[in-house]
Amino acid sequence: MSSKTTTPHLHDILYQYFYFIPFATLLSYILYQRFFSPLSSIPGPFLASLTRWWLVYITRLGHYNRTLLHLHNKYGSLVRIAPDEVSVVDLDGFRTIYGSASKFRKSDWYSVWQGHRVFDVFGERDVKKHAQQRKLVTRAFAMETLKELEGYVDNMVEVFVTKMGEQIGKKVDMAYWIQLFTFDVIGEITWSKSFGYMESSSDQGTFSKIHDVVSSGTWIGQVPWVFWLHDRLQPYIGNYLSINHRHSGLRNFALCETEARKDKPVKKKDMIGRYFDTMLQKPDEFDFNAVISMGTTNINAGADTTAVSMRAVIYHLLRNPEAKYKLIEEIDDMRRKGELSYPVKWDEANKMKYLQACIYEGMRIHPAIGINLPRVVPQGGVQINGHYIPENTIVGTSAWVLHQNKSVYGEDVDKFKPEIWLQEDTGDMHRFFFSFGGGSRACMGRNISWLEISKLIPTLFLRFDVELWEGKEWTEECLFFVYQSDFYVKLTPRKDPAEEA
Ligand code: HEM
Repeated sequence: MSSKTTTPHLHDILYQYFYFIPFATLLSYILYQRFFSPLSSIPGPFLASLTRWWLVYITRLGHYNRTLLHLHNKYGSLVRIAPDEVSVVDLDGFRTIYGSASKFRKSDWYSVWQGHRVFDVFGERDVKKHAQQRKLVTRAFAMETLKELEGYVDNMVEVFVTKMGEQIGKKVDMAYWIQLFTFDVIGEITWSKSFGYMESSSDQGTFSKIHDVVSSGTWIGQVPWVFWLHDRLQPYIGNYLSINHRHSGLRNFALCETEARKDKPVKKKDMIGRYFDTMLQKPDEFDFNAVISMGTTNINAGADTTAVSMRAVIYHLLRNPEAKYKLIEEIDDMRRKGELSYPVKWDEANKMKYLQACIYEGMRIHPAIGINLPRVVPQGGVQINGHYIPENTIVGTSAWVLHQNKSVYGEDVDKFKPEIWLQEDTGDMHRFFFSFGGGSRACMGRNISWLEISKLIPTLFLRFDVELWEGKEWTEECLFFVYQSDFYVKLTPRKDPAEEA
């Protein structure tokens, strides 16, 4: 008997390798990420440790904030949310990342917002350039500027109250009206010209466009190379990303209004006037494009954030009648004593301890930004909670998780309890209050938004009795901002307590 040996053909060998090589590569990659990567000891979802697309998926679902909260409850203070990204709510780790002397720069997530803009205080990732830019515009956000902006806010508060007065007894879409208000305020304080949204009771289609831009930019920022690849190919393939509309519409408004002021300079105390002053003093560092960039930044950074925060305070007051009546008591008491004007003044609002506590608490329980604010670990890496995290890893914290820390904010952290802000020692609560970000990248417009919120809320409760429409809960959607909708109220006019005195 003869045994027949077969020599394998070349194509059979290639065929076998065709399957084997990708399989072996994938297996090695998985083994590396799970067992050998420096981040392998940090717990987190299996898929997250293998691909950033898990994070993209979570971001797109619209409840990133809640998912992150759930993950930290499950895994602890460090969670691996991508092969090269760690979510941190460890208190020391948080201070290392966002402390004032921090060397952790912003990650490339921000590059999709900056695009090709040269001057961009929010998006700039280079630490030195950012410091120079921020210094140039600091004066426009200073406390003494704020005093001069108050009159502009008053104009808008009055329009808001008038518009509310027209809707007595009706189902009022409070989420929408607050957004109309905050956009109009930004128009006023920046160009001395509101967008006219409240007057026309309409945003003229702006909000849904911004919603699409924010939705698109938030997930594309998780894989910024997609944005830059698309940017290169755009001349050939056209535009498929809504994020590219971020500079249209409102930027055109900013451009027209700013150009009009450039051509016919008028001395005004609004923010664009201050940016022009800087342009005249330092034309080499701060040109006309920088003025426009700051105008649009005011809108992009200051309108929705303030709306989300203001809604949070009002909504939680309405869901917690005890707190609402305490606030009304504070308002009425001051009004009877002649210590409260209409509209309420900034100085007066600052003396209202319970109001201030309510604002902090509303923003603690519902921070405007839901996702981690991503930073890059600097050279040499960092040690956080016993784990070594190498340089170039992305790390970040979300206020949504940090504000749920019981050692800082006490038990029942998920409840609205303004009283915690009236305790004697609130040092740590303020230290870890992250709604406005932190360190050298902390919000520049914090005082402006605080001014708006501090004035509108007591004025609203002074004029109207506000109730949730049929006691319904709102709907929440986390993009970059945690937007709220289905927030309806019923308004009843109130007798002015000053008349009873
Ligand atoms: C309640 C309202 C507001 C909230 C919750 C808020 C929140 C924040 C947060 C969390 C950051 C840091 C973002 C990051 O690190 O990625 C930030 C930055 C910034 N905000 Fe605000 N903001 C508010 C209102 C405003 C207003 C009204 C303006 C302007 C008129 C403004 C202008 C800015 C600017 C320019 C930055 C960039 C600062 C920098 O990177 O140096 N914000 N804001």
